Amino acid sequence: MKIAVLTSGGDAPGMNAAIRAVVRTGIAFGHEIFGVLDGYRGLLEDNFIPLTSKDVSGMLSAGGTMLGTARVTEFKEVPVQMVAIDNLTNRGIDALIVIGGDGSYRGALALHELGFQTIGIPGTIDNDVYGTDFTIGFHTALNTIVDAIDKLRDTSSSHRRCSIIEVMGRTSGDLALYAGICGGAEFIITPENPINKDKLISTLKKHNDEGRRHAIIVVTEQQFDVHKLAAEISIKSGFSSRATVLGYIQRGGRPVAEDRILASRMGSYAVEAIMQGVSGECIGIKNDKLVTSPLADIVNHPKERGELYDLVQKIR
Ligand SMILES: Nc1ncnc2c1ncn2[C@@H]1O[C@H](COP(=O)(O)OP(=O)(O)OP(=O)(O)O)[C@@H](O)[C@H]1O
Ligand SMILES: O=P(O)(O)OC[C@H]1O[C@](O)(CO)[C@@H](O)[C@@H]1O
Ligand SMILES: [Mg+2]
Repeated sequence: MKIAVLTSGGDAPGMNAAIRAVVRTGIAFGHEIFGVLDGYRGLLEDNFIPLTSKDVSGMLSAGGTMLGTARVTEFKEVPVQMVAIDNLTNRGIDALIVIGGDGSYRGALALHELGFQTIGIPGTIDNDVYGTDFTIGFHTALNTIVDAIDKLRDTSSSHRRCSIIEVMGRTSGDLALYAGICGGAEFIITPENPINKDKLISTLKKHNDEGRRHAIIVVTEQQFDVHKLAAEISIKSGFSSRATVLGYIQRGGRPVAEDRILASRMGSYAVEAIMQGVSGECIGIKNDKLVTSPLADIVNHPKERGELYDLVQKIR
């Protein structure tokens, strides 16, 4: 078979490890593997490269994505998707593996529905994909955030400050939740667990009155203007407060061991699924077992709210 692979949406550490597993497994089974450059953009511009085992050497530990990625708004339109199918079929490609998040899965589903064999691998730091316990890249971003919280705690307690750390995740609070638990945050504010601002400030005032030396607040992006929140906390709670927006630092870097293993397992499994004729499905991991689920179900469900959301209430 001729199998193509692309990465789409935000890059995530471990995407390269997944590409490597697709290439090495595919070649081991006698298939030809092609990389599509810059996500769906490469499908539209007919930008493909052949990939050999040697081409993916050193990729297990490399951050970012060697194929490039993109957000391609026009890919939502059927005539545009048809151009992609024409380019794939003109090259004699039999199947496509899409590594990306929930948005990329919608593109993959569209190609499947137009009759092209397509499957998805979850690659996003957001961990917002239904049907898988973890997405590739989540653990690396999490470790980066925890490291940042540890550092911010040092400087916060030295100055008797309240530190607000804004992390990514879009509509998913998993990065903030897991990092807040690992970093011992006093407050974790996520879309799933929003917080009343007045209550937050009155609790901080109480902590300050008790003589506590620091407070850490981890918040998912787009919940607050964190700099304004820091200014308000400084005026009303007695703590001086500063906000740190972690930004793209948390999306880069070498994948941690969990992501290398997850990506290797999923990449390899995706090739085996393709060989069995699977299409319109995506790979997931559930209780450490690889599974496949229909893309049509996955894109229509919000990610399950894990039990850590309850734990945080108990150990605060
Ligand atoms: N409804 C859709 N139909 C077809 N293609 C889509 C659709 N939604 C998104 N896509 C394609 O997938 C790309 C990536 O989607 P999106 O920007 O949501 O990122 P993602 O895959 O969810 O990853 P992340 O959230 O980690 O950045 C889009 O730029 C677009 O090309
Ligand atoms: O690179 P961009 O388009 O600014 O993407 C930012 C978004 O991508 C993500 O990092 C996921 O990749 C989200 O958490 C964030 O909202
Ligand atoms: Mg997404």
